[in-house]
Amino acid sequence: MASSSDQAHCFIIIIATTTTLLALWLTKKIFILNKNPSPANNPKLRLPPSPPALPLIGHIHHLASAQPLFKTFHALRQKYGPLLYLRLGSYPVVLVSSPSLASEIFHTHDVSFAAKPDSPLEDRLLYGDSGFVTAPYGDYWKFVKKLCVTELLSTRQLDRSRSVRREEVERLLRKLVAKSEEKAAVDLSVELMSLTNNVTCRMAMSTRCSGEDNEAERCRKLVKESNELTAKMLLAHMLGPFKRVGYFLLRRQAKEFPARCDEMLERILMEHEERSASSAAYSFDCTNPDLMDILLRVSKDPEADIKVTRKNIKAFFLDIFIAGTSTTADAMAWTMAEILNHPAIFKRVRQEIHDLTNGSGNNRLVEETDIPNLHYLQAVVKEALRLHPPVMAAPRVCREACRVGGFDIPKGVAVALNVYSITRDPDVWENPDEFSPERFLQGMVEKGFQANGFAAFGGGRRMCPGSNLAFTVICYAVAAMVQCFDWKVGNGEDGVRMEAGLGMTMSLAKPLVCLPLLQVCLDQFQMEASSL
Ligand code: HEM
Repeated sequence: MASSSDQAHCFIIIIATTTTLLALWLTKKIFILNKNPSPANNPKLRLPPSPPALPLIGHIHHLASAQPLFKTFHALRQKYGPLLYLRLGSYPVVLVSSPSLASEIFHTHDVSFAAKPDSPLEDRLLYGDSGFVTAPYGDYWKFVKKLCVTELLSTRQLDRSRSVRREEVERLLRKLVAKSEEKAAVDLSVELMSLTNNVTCRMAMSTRCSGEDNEAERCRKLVKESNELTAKMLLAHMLGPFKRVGYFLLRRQAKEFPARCDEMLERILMEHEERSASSAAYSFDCTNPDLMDILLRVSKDPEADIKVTRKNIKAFFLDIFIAGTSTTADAMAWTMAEILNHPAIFKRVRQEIHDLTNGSGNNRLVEETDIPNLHYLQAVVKEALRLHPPVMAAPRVCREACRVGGFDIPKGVAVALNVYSITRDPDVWENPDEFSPERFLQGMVEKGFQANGFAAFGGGRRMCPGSNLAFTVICYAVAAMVQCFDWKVGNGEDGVRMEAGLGMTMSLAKPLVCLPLLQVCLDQFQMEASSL
């Protein structure tokens, strides 16, 4: 056991080291960094207003709070206005919180804001900016965006992959039927994550990630861990000169997590390579290539205009997986939670489905192709996305100095689009905190869907390319769950608690646990009894 004098000795060493580090950093700031003064020191610039700042840490103390980050951003917007210049340690960030200012970023200055901030996970920790979501704006990003949109997310591809989504939604229903028969509650958050895992993996890489329950849980944890690690690394990144200390503290997690992701992706890549090799050693006549096959072909083609490395491929699929799974699952969970808390809305959604699927005494299970005719259901999903946007802040970087809202935004400054405040702006949305799907049935909203504040999928050229897929999956799965089951929430609680957890994405704070009560005979939906 350490003696008290040892402890005092340690304490003195820590204080001395910290003081030395601070002194070194200050010296560097004064004598070196002053050659590149921060935008805030340039009197010629008219920067957006700033809340009160502290020396060294700038505005970090405004973000240090026990509430979720989106609430902190929202509180800043309400107290100080829709355009704020913040200094987080040594990093300037502009917080944009109104629909009209977001429209300037997404539309007027789309190209100037088409870049993403550097990945806080640094190259050596994960795949850096080799993927899609954080790829610098340029030829590689244009190539992957085009490939992703045409080969995965176009209307034609979504039509072709419809059977995948149907199988996965029916698989979910069978699981819920089994739970209903056992009279056992189900953790819908887990099941919905498993659904989106499988849909994304099967569509993009022809593989099911969540075949077994344990694996589904592993995948869910992987995405959750990725979000948490990103949040922690971002915090470390903000420490400026001390970021290495932050990285050092996170080193074990930051080493283990990418290794596990890499192992999973390597396995899938090798399966694709083996399959291709056994068919015709990368001849270009493979009949039904998925996105991974296509990228592998490009990577092996010496004539290809764009050089695609193995690391690029793994980073791309990890990005698609992380961007597309928890976001869609969270949105579904929020939608179900709102529906369960509003019995009249639940009834109206079910009635709309019933009217469409019960023709001439013939009942059938709702299908994805019914969605365009389920207007009220669509309104419910849009309203849930508006109130609970899973991505609460879309980050961008200013590539060329420009003016937004009459203020200067210097080149290189990061911009955070405060999606939560934008989608609750009282100038655009009447009673913005109320869940009212009816507003989406009135023409007013459709008129200005983008410009007027529906920023759940971002905007401009870096807007989410998966919005159609996500919207379709959410509508389809929610419709099937409402059509087939009545639901009893959790442990006799009075409705679902609509609280969001901490973290980078907006998920329900507590798992959505409910008891499904089968309310229709699934035989009439031609689902095989043997597979129930
Ligand atoms: C409810 C579900 C989803 C939500 C709320 C959502 C939201 C977003 C947002 C806000 C952005 C940033 C946009 C911007 O900066 O303007 C984004 C980017 C992105 N999303 Fe989604 N997303 C969802 C589902 C999906 C799905 C299903 C996929 C693909 C399978 C996907 C793939 C991507 C990709 C690749 C990017 C990066 C695009 C780029 O940097 O050019 N997302 N998403």
